[in-house]
Amino acid sequence: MTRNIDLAVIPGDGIGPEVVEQAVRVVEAVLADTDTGVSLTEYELGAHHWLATGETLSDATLESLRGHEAILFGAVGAAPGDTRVPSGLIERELLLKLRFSLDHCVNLRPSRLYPGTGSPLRNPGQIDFVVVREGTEGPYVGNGGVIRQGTEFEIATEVSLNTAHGVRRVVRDAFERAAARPRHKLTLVHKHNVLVHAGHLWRRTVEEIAPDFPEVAVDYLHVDAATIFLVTDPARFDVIVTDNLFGDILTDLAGAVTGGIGLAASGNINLDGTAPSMFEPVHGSAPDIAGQGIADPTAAILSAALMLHHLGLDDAAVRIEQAVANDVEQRSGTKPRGTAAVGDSIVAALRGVTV
Ligand SMILES: NC(=O)C1=CN([C@@H]2O[C@H](COP(=O)(O)OP(=O)(O)OC[C@H]3O[C@@H](n4cnc5c(N)ncnc54)[C@H](O)[C@@H]3O)[C@@H](O)[C@H]2O)C=CC1
Ligand SMILES: CC(C)CC(=O)C(=O)O
Ligand SMILES: [Mg+2]
Repeated sequence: MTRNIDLAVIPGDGIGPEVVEQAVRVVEAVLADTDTGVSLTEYELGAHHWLATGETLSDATLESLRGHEAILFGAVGAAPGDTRVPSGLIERELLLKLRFSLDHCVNLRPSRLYPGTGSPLRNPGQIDFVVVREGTEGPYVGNGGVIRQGTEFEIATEVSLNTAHGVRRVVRDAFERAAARPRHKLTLVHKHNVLVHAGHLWRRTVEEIAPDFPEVAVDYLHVDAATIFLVTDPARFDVIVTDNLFGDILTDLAGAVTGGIGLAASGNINLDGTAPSMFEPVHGSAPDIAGQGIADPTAAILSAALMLHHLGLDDAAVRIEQAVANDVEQRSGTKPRGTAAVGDSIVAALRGVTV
C-alpha cells in the first residue's frame, strides 16, 4: 500500500445513509484493485442526532472533521412537516456551517445526460455542463432578521452578501474550468437588471477576469431566461457560474432534465486546501421515500467519483464514472431497481472497466 486516504463519512438523515452505504461500497471496490487504501470515520450527525442529543455540529466535531482528507456526505434535514425539528436548524447549523467553516467556496455541480438515461425533454441533445455555484455567500449567509413579528407590520429581511474576494475566486475558478474543457464557454447567470448591487459586482468581476482567458467565450443570461434554456436547449451550456441561491435552484432543474435528481452529484470545494472538501449528492434527505430501499444511490456514487478526482485518484474516478455510464445505459425501459441493487450493479460493472 503506497497511500491511504483518510475519509470522514457523514451519512445524515433519511435516504442519506442508504445512498452513502452504496457510495462507500463502490469506493472500497474501486480502490481494492489499486495500491491505495482507505480509512473511514463515520460521524453521526443530522436531524435524528439533534433530536437524540441536542447537537447540530459542535466545535470539537468540526475540528475533528478538519483532520480528514475529504468528507463524503449523504443528506440532512427532517421532513418539512416534522414539527419536532425547527425549519432551517439542521440546514443552517450543520450543513451550511460545514460549508462556511471549511470554506467550501466552490459548489461544483456537473450535469451530464448519460446515453440511455430518460430525460423528460423530447430533444435534450448532448447535455454536458458544469455549474460553478458560489458556496459560502449570497442570501444563504443568514444576514437578516425579523421585526414586529406576528403583527401586520412585520418586516423580514434576508440580505444577500457578495464580497469582491468571494466572487473573484469563484469566477476565476469557473474560467479555469471553462479553459480546461473542450468547448471553452462560460455563462454568467444572475439577475443584474434588478439586483443591481450584487449583480453588477458579478458582472464587473467576469469582465475583469475575462482578458486572462482569451480562449473562453463569455455570455450572460438572467436567471429567469436561464431556466427557459435549461429546458429548451440545455446543450448550449458548458460552464455556468452563478451565486449560491440561483445555483441551488438551477442544479435541481439540471438534475431533472438529465434523468433525475438521483443522478446529480456535487462537490463542495475548498480551493486553497486549508480544509477538507466535501462531496454529496445534490438531493436532500427525501423523507418521502426514506426507509423504503428505493432511493437512487447513483448521485452519491458519482459524488464519490468527484471526490476521488479531487484527491488525485483520477483512474479510480474515471472507472466509477464509466461503470455508472454502463449501468445507466442498461436502465432504459427496465423496471426501477432498489438502492442496493443499483450499488450491486455498479460494483459489478466496475469489473469490466479498465482505464
Ligand atoms: N444537501 C442536503 O443535505 C440537502 C438537504 N435538504 C433537506 O432534505 C429534506 C427534504 O427536502 P426536499 O425539498 O424534499 O428535497 P429532496 O431532494 O430531499 O427531495 C425532492 C424529491 O426528489 C426525490 N429524491 C431525492 N433524492 C432522490 C434519490 N436519490 N432517488 C430518488 N428520488 C430522490 C424525493 O423523493 C422527493 O420527491 C429537507 O429537510 C431539506 O431541507 C434539501 C436539499 C439538500
Ligand atoms: C438545504 C440547502 C442549504 C442545501 C441545498 O438545497 C443545496 O445545497 O442544494
Ligand atoms: Mg438544493
